[in-house]
Amino acid sequence: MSRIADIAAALAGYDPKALGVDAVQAFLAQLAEPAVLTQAERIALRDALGRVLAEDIVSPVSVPPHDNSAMDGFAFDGRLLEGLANDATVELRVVGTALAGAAWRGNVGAGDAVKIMTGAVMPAGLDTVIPQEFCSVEGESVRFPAKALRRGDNRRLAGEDLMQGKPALRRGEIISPAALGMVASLGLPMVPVLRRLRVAYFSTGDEILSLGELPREGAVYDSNRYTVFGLLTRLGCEVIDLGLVRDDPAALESALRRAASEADAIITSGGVSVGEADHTRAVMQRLGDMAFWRVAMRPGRPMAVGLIPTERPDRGPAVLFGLPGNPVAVMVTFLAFVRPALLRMMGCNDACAAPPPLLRARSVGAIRKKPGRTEYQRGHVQPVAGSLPEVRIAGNQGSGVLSSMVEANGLVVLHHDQGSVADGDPVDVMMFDGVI
Ligand SMILES: Nc1nc2c(c(=O)[nH]1)N[C@H]1C(S)=C(S)[C@@H](COP(=O)(O)OP(=O)(O)OC[C@H]3O[C@@H](n4cnc5c(N)ncnc54)[C@H](O)[C@@H]3O)O[C@H]1N2
Ligand code: MOO
Repeated sequence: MSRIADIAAALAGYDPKALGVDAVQAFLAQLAEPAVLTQAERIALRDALGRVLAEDIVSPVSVPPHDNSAMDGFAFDGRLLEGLANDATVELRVVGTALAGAAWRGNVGAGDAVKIMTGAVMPAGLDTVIPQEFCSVEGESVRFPAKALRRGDNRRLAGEDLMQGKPALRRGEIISPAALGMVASLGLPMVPVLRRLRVAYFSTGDEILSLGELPREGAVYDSNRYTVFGLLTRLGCEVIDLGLVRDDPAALESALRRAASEADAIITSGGVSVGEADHTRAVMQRLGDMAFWRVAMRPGRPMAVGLIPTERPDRGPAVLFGLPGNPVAVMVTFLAFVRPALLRMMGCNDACAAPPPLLRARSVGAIRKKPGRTEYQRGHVQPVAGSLPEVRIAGNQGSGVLSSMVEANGLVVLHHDQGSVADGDPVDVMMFDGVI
């Protein structure tokens, strides 16, 4: 049995002519095997932004390494505060100054304080810091109201950020700006990352023009290759642009074979519906283990997925995502299906491959919708002080209309069983920020 047939057989109620979005996602989670990538490389920290961590990073040190002060002020033994009346004034003798960067090594007696700077190591035996703005200083003595603080205040404990010997980052995380800083705080200049996922893509169709070609009647410029390039680049993939492929079986076959030999995944656009002149489906079917779907969604109804074998011994089959030709359908199917599958193939762990949380926003205006399919409408979300944000449907929702995709900052997700939305009803929005 083919792999595609195996997965289909295991999926309850699988019907390629009427698949819900959830079923497609479940199918692809099986197809896109995690850890296609096993080769790790050690690279300089700065270059690791957006890459997938290949191993857990265990803290070689504690951060911060010592108890230290969170404020500029005076450090003292907080036991002094125990039993004091709320209106009591504390008076202490200042016996030295602890600066950040070097430990202060004087002796502290009962009733003594040490002037201390933010980040300076807490002198032995002292556990509390009174910020200087609460203090009055006269000569060697400092006074402050007891009610201004409690024992242990304004002291940062050694290891409160990261504890030596504990995992600081887990394998399968995408390295974010915060993670870059955290790795640096451990003193590590290099990080182990998985190699980038290689994704080849091409557009199909005789009516499509490449940039630089002269316009001709009935033809449109190839926009899909540029949106796919942008989406893959944002995801951190290595992209292989195989250009525009004519609707000719030999050209399609050679493009698919080349893509499978060079890439882990392949994305095509166009030719997956039922048009008469399209050879794309037939060639895909001949070369690979394929499924052709009609998904209960809008836009993005026709879609093909499969495995294209390669003769290279070092590589399994490439996963093929045959996306519909309409430019907005390409982006929507990418976000709903391809992106989560590629994240798994990139080696992301479950948390990191999980879909981004949906934002709840109030719809400005009614939206017509039939239950029984998932609809993704381009919307523009705006914050509203003290209330849920508002979302307005952005422009013409035709699946060829990219201008409304540019105008939008998210997709309103109208779920499978959901019906029409009334003006002011809350809806779910997949925000673009951080995703594309
Ligand atoms: N009888 C039916 N017709 C169609 C159906 C259907 O179910 N029954 N589905 C419609 C839907 S939904 C879509 S989406 C399209 C998908 O068809 P294909 O994947 O075969 O795509 P094409 O026909 O090649 O192109 C569709 C549309 O998109 C334009 N296009 C294609 N590639 C590009 C590109 N690289 N850059 C810019 N624009 C592109 C193309 O010119 C067409 O206008 O089928 C419907 N029809
Ligand atoms: O997938 Mo098609 O876009 O829905 O027009």
